[in-house]
Amino acid sequence: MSHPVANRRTFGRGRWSAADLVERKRRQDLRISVVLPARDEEKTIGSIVERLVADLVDGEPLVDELVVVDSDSTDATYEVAAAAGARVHRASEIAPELGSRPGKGEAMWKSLFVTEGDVLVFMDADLVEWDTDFVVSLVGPFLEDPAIDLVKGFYERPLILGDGSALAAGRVTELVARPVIALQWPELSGLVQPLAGEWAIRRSWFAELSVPTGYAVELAALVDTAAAHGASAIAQVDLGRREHGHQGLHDLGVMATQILAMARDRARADGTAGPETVHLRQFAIRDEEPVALDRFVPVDERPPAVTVPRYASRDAAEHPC
Ligand SMILES: O=c1ccn([C@@H]2O[C@H](COP(=O)(O)OP(=O)(O)O[C@H]3O[C@H](CO)[C@@H](O)[C@H](O)[C@H]3O)[C@@H](O)[C@H]2O)c(=O)[nH]1
Ligand SMILES: O=C(O)[C@H](O)COP(=O)(O)O
Repeated sequence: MSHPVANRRTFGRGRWSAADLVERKRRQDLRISVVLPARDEEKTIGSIVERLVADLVDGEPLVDELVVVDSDSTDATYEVAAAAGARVHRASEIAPELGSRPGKGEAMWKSLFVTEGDVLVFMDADLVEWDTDFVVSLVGPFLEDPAIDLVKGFYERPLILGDGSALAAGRVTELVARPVIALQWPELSGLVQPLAGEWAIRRSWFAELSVPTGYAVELAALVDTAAAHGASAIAQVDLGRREHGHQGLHDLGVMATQILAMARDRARADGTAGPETVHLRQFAIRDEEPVALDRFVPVDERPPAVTVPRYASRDAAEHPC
């Protein structure tokens, strides 16, 4: 069976060098923003920013701006990222008149209001094994093919336990994302890592999208891009190997709920959204008795930024013509 995404738009590793892309970027007059949404990542954010600055800002100048959006951190993420050389914004302080919601998607949506780049490259801020070449590979397809709107990373992703043994990683990917893709969006089934936090999108297109405030932001962007422009507007690139922090199963239940709520909303024939919060009941065993753990999971979305007057006026002012 052939998959358009896998067959026609999958790029291997090392296809582009940073120097090559800097030259193409200059010729095409494109600007690149790297955005790291970060909540309580003081342990990892410093070295990620330092390495990106060294290789792709001070080294080959592929990255025009490096922005950390601090997503309600209670640790020193803000200070560590700033000291390492990033421009840091607190999500809650960006366009404060628009209010503040919790979540990764919220931080990414808000980044539209404080960045300038024509291509936005997103990366997780909890990476422990990764390479600055991730950014090079995520940018490459845009500079090669103007028909590409979104580029998704994929990688080998082991989950190494304390005793050195390994588990199958990508638990939400395997148990929620792939099944829902198989049921509702088989045209996306060629994507190796549909939930990867390492991906890039044209600003002009991201600003047209409704953006879930939580963890459904990745899958929603894929689904909406394929629906509007076809799966061939999506490319995927091999990033090699990546290791990151891992959430516990109960927190992954929240992520799964957000993804399923997005799928439910996209399937509603009348285009309306369901309730903005889902009551998720989980259980723990305490003193040999089950104890209910009630979570109220936000599943709301931000409207396309282009419909927000502040974004529209910002856009018109900065890109006259
Ligand atoms: O409210 C939040 C929660 C997370 N993050 C940041 O988002 C990134 C990824 O979060 P994480 O909790 O590590 O996500 P994973 O469990 O690894 O989830 C994977 O799958 C998710 C669903 O597609 C993606 O959003 C993630 O990027 C991807 O790594 C990290 O930099 C976090 O600090 C925020 O900025 N705000
Ligand atoms: O991408 C996923 O499926 C979730 O982030 C969980 O990943 P993990 O099982 O590697 O922690």
